[in-house]
Amino acid sequence: MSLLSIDHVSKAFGSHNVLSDISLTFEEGKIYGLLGRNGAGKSTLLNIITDRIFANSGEVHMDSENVADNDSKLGMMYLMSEVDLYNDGDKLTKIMKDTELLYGGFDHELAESLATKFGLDLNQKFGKLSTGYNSIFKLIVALSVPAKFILLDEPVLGLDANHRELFYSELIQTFSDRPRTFIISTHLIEEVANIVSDVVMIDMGHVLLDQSVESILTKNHSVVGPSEEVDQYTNGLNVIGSEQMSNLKTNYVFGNLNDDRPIPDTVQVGSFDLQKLFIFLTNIQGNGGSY
Ligand SMILES: Nc1ncnc2c1ncn2[C@@H]1O[C@H](COP(=O)(O)OP(=O)(O)OP(=O)(O)O)[C@@H](O)[C@H]1O
Repeated sequence: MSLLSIDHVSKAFGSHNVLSDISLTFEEGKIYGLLGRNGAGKSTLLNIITDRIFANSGEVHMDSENVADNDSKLGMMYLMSEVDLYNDGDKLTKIMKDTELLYGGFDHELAESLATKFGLDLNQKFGKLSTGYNSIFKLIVALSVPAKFILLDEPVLGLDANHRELFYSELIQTFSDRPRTFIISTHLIEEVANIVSDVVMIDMGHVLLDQSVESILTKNHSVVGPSEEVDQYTNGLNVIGSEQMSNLKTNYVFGNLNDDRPIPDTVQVGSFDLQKLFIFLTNIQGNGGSY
């Protein structure tokens, strides 16, 4: 099992600190959602991991080896991003063959089957693809390379709803056929909530949250009822957000409830989703902490 570890990585552009002392570990065989608000530094982090840009300090290791300038380790990672690395004049079939040479393998059968499902003609030239099909082709390449760590930066940019659904179901299929690690940076939290096994949230240059979805969902509690009772019941708990509708209040708690405290009859406790958690945690001003 390979491990990808980000050790104390910091990055600034001029005087703008984008990443401050980030440390994370990505394990093999998991699907990570990398979440953060616009400009949080997600793309910067993915580019540093794959050695496309340099960190000001800190290192990225795969299985304890520094990946910088390390072709064998970099060959175990593939980054799909908005940036086009291919020549406009090249046919898609040629790009696939070139990728095979670079990565020492390529699942042509999978690529052809995905191309058929997405309605993509592989005999076209790369530069002729529409925005959506440009993303689709790069996704097909990402799923077909033999890399152990596949990093997808906004993978469904420009894809219509049907193609996004198709992509998510193909991602799950290929993951179950050949488990490897996916790190998916996206703003479409609701769409990936059922796919990712782990979530990393970055905010203001720091890791805000780094937990499994399973563990997160056990900590998300919505407490609804008359304002006074709700506030009384959640007093001292980690309330990360509130909503009020006339006399009915909802307090959103991230963390343990107090088992010693009886829930009043007028109060109902339920759960809430990942997107709400993201909004509340990233809205807390000056939240430099981590959960
Ligand atoms: N080459 C660069 N030169 C100067 N600033 C940069 C450069 N690349 C990124 N930045 C800045 O770094 C910050 C983080 O950018 P990044 O693209 O990593 O964020 P992101 O989380 O991927 O954002 P989004 O979700 O909006 O795509 C932004 O403020 C951006 O303007």
